[in-house]
Amino acid sequence: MWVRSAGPGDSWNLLTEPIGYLESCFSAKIGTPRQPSVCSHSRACLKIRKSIFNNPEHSLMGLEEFSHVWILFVFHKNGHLNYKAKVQPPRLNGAKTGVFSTRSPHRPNAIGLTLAKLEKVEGGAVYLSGIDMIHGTPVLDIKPYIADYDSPQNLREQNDRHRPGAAARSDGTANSCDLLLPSGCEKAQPCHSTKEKPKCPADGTSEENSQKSRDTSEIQHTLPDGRESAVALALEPSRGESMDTAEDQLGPQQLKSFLEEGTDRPGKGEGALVLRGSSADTQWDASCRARTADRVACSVVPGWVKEAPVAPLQVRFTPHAEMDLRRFSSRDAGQTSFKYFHSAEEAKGAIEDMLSADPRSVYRRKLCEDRLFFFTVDTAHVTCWFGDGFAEVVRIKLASEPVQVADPEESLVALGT
Ligand SMILES: C[S@@+](CC[C@H](N)C(=O)[O-])C[C@H]1O[C@@H](n2cnc3c(N)ncnc32)[C@H](O)[C@@H]1O
Repeated sequence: MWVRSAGPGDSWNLLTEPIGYLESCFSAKIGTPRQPSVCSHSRACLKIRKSIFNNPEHSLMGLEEFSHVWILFVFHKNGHLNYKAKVQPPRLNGAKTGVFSTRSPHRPNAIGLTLAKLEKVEGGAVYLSGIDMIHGTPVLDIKPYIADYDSPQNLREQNDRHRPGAAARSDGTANSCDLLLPSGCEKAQPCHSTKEKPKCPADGTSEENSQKSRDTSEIQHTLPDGRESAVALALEPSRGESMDTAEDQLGPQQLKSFLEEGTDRPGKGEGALVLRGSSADTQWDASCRARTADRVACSVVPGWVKEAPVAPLQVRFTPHAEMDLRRFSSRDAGQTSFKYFHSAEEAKGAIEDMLSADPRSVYRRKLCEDRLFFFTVDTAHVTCWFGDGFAEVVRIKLASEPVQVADPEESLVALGT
């Protein structure tokens, strides 16, 4: 795949090659969760291609030490390649915002980013859950999730050290320390401004770098002409980075303990949380701290990200649908006929999770309220309809083959027809 990128007076192309194609429990875009957090039972498997690494299992060595991974992928089923500067995310319920302030699949480079739970690594395959990608999605990369690098909350202490007299922001945007305070708690001073670039530790080790060099030469050796420079270009920025982080001295297990200790350290990151407007030395009220401990994340987000356009829907199943589900699990002498779900209960729970989050587009929600809604998950083809504050599942059939819906609106069928 060619990814276009252009800078001022400069234009270059980067040739990428998927490291694998996702085997996912979702066969079509419709009904697939919008974010991985929606459905923790959604499962997938990624097998690293031998054309990328002769011994795929080598590339996954050590990954099993991590609980979560970032998956970078291509929205290959976007259907059209045009994209717009402003889009209408479902949570804005029809209002527009800039594409880069959203997670819309329709963007200049159709790259997706998902934080998935790592279930296990087996040979050259990675088993994931909590995913929002469809079957066949080309995956470009896997990276371990490291809270100390990837979560603003974990950068707070370090950041505050560099900004001892950090003042409240005057640009009107809300810092989540302010935004997420429960009522009754005083406003805390912002922990940091996102406009100030956090000082991050170098993200790699010398060993990692030399591994990268080895991998690069491996790729350069095996790939066709023209690919070599593109791959080298991709790795260029990490060469020669200074490697003075704690990980230099730690193995994977020790690194994990190190990160866990860092997260649990008493008092970590509390330095900036002093009351505004009260005596200078007043400490952050202990009860407020307890109530906000798991909610204070020092990042800035617009309010609409937190506010769903509709309350979670109540999900119910008609007696017919319940019977369908029972038939599913009693198929083949008591064996469940699901491929990804472990039981009918899990499938039911997943369907509830998906529908409770209202998977309909704004268009459907507003203009096609009375239409049946279909989606396929695992081997189940689910038919449901939506009413005021609820979704009702009316049929669950065995999907004979993965459903490919070219245009979601094409699958609309008037209720009762
Ligand atoms: C809103 S995107 C978010 C994906 C990712 N978490 C992100 O933020 O980049 C998720 C939606 O993309 C769609 N989708 C998933 N895989 C896709 C693919 N391979 N091609 C096109 N659309 C896809 C599904 O409809 C899913 O609900």
